Amino acid sequence: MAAPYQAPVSTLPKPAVPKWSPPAPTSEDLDWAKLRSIDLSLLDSQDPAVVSDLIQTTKRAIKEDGFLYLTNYGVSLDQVRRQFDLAQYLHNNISEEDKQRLLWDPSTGLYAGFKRRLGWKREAGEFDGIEQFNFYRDEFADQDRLPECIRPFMDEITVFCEYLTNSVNRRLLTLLSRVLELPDDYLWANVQSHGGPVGDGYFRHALFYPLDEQTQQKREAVRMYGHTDYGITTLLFSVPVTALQIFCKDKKWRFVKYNPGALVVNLGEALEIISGGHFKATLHKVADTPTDQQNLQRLSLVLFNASRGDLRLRPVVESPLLQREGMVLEQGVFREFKKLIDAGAPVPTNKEWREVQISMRNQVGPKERFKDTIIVRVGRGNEAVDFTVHEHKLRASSPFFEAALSKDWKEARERLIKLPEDDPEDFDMYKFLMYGGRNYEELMNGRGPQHVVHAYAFGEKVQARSFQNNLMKVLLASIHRLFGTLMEGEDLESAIMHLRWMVDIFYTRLPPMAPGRMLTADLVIVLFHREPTLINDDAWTVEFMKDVAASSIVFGAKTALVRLNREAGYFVRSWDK
Ligand SMILES: O=C(O)CCC(=O)C(=O)O
Ligand SMILES: [Fe+2]
Repeated sequence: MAAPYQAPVSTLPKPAVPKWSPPAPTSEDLDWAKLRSIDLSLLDSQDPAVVSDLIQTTKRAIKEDGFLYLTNYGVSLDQVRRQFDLAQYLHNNISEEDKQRLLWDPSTGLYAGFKRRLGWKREAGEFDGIEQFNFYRDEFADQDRLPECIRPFMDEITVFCEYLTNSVNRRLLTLLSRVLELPDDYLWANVQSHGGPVGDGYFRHALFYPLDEQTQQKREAVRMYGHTDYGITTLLFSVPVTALQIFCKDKKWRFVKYNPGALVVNLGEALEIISGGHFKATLHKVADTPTDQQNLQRLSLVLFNASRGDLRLRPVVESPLLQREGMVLEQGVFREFKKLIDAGAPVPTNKEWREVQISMRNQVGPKERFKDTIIVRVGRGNEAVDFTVHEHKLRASSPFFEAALSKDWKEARERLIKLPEDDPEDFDMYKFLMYGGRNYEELMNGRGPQHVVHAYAFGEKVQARSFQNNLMKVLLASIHRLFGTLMEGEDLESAIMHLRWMVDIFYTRLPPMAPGRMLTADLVIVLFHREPTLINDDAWTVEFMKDVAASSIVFGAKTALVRLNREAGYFVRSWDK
């Protein structure tokens, strides 16, 4: 049997906290969502039929509604109400100074701290009448990050959140793991983030103030726009002020009815994706309250459970359910996600997934969130390969792409850049380095130095200096290794090969005086110094020999060697860190 929640026994005196008095529920006859109720205590039942029934009901609820009521989860109505007392106390007593000091900054990818009634950014936006205080791991760990008024009560809030995470959510994840026919602890051990009372998730004290008529009209009856939560599970305490609406299967918005003491649970996008679309992250919003509740404040307590940040979102193909039934493409989030990933979009980590949503565009679907991506089609006809990359990264990587994506170009409108003359291998390296790849083996991926030379010339075309510099370091490193063994036998042959590739490609594809050409000339001077007979080789072009002559007049072989060693030595140390 799961142990029930027990509030800690405080030894220190605490200020008296006025009771939160639950407003009267609406008496209006509204279009209610018919949500299933899951009695969590039944998970402990000795009767296998009861447990199996529970799992079947859960399965239906999460497949069809994505929302459910959770009852008998181990916290009594009085214990829940005490937390509402504390949330009300926080909102009534937080000082102006603390509101300023603890003002949130969603551009960091976290909602931590205090939200004013002025929109979803740190900077003041439109009035929305919603205040919140959001407790993340760091708020629990450091008193300075908390409003002074709530500090004496953190023992209770902490133990409460620990119970919600480690007992309620863990049992809920057991149920969900069983639906996926995976071991009981699968989601808890592999997907749930750990550490502190809320892992990477957060606990929210939200207060919705009533809106004046003018704001109400402006917001067209919506307090919080339709969205899906990005995490794994969201635990909302059912509140008497009706406002939460969910988008039902028949495409109608319906209200969630007050169910005293119950948790309203919904699943987030991470779980929809992990479950291959078997679980549903349901669209929901906070709408205006019914007329008989219009002047009421709506206090709402929520625990958002987050997945481990380092995981990359992908369906758990280990699940027998997925193996048997395949993926479900009915669910919008997963469908869009799959489409984008199949098209080659980079798979985000869970941390990126949630931070992008919080910092860039609040409350938008995955399509919108991926909007920054663009396709680069490299090569011709059957040989062409499509690469999906982030527009802002591509723009920042080169003035060529920056221009191609500037406002009125066709490329920018179609979100497709065609490079028929170029080689997909080159762009593959380009993309790897553009995303900060620094592993030599991965970059080379079975390729030889001639590919690096070739890609360097591609860098010239798109004017990507940083790309070229990185490739030159790679070339120098491999030449350095060969020179290091004093160029005897095979190594000498190999060094000569490298330089021939560089000369061949750079003297056909780079313009006169390009740094790549000059560096090649330097390298060849060193080579000639070791092996003077090579000077008479007919294969060197006149144009190239002119640069060699110019370079050797200025620097001489010795200086060229010193420069080369310095450059290459630097590279060898800095790579692969
Ligand atoms: O307050 C509520 O009932 C819902 C809030 C919500 O959907 C959210 O913050 O994600
Ligand atoms: Fe939500």
